[in-house]
Amino acid sequence: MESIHEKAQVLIDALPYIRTFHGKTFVIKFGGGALDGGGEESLSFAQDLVLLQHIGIRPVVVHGGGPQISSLMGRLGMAFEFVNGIRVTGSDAMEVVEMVLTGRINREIVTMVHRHGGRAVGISGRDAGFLVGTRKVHDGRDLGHVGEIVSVNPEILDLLDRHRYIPIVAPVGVTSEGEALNINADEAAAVIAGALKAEKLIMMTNTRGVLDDKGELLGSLDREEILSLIGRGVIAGGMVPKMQGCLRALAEGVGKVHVIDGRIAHALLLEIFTPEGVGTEIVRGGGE
Ligand SMILES: Nc1ncnc2c1ncn2[C@@H]1O[C@H](COP(=O)(O)OP(=O)(O)O)[C@@H](O)[C@H]1O
Ligand SMILES: CC(=O)N[C@@H](CCC(=O)OP(=O)(O)O)C(=O)O
Repeated sequence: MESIHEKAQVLIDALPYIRTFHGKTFVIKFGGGALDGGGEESLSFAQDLVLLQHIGIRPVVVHGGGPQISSLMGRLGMAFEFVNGIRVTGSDAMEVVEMVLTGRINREIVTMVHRHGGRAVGISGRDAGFLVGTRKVHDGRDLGHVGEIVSVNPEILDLLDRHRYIPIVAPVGVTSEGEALNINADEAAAVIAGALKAEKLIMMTNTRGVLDDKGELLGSLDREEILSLIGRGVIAGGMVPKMQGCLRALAEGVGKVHVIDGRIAHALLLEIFTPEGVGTEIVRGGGE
């Protein structure tokens, strides 16, 4: 953005979107890979959140922290293992997971929002019975304290929204007996977006969006195309649970899903307020 004319044009172009999205809920998942410990890009993300709230959008942030958990486990001399992108979580690992997600990353994001004049409250799924779940069993294998969400109680979010606080959610759930559960952050964001019937679910990650087999960005995808790309192995690794979350959110009534690069400054605003966007948008297939 160079001249005042260009800046004005950006604002003029954004006006119809601002009207459309007024009062709507956007669930924004900020992945651990996109969070670099408070660098410029992370700060621009916090700035964008504050701006979205100012113009009447209701942002709900769900953050990850997988790389940061692995890093601390490594420093503590603990081995870690993933099964299909899900961390096998014994009791010691659960202690580290909660320490990093709720104790560190959640605090960092709240602080970043405050540095930009916003008001944020950090919660985990353990607060106010927000995310209640059960232990997940994967292909008959016990994964320890890994959770699957059974119910979302949005009361705490309504309360925060009424007082104009941005909720920052750590993906830790709780069983009905009070045991902590480690929930994949993509899954948590998708389930929360579905429960809130959010207008948008925006996945901020560490790649430009979903890429094809030549590494080119795919601007728009529907369910059939995603299933085909997974089948051909073009979508792999951590992108598979992300896509499953995106499809689940759409099936549960979320308007549209976006996968964007959280390392790009102001990626959130560019995706929401420009017709071309910067990442991949995922839409319902024709006829649905
Ligand atoms: N087709 C694809 N397009 C983009 N990324 C892909 C694709 N297939 C696999 N990936 C991998 O998925 C990663 C994103 O998932 P993940 O690391 O779990 O992110 P996050 O921490 O944000 O949840 C990318 O960095 C990339 O290595
Ligand atoms: C069960 C499970 O795998 N939980 C994840 C939670 C964090 C997460 O999902 O973080 P990203 O979004 O940064 O990957 C984990 O332990 O790594």
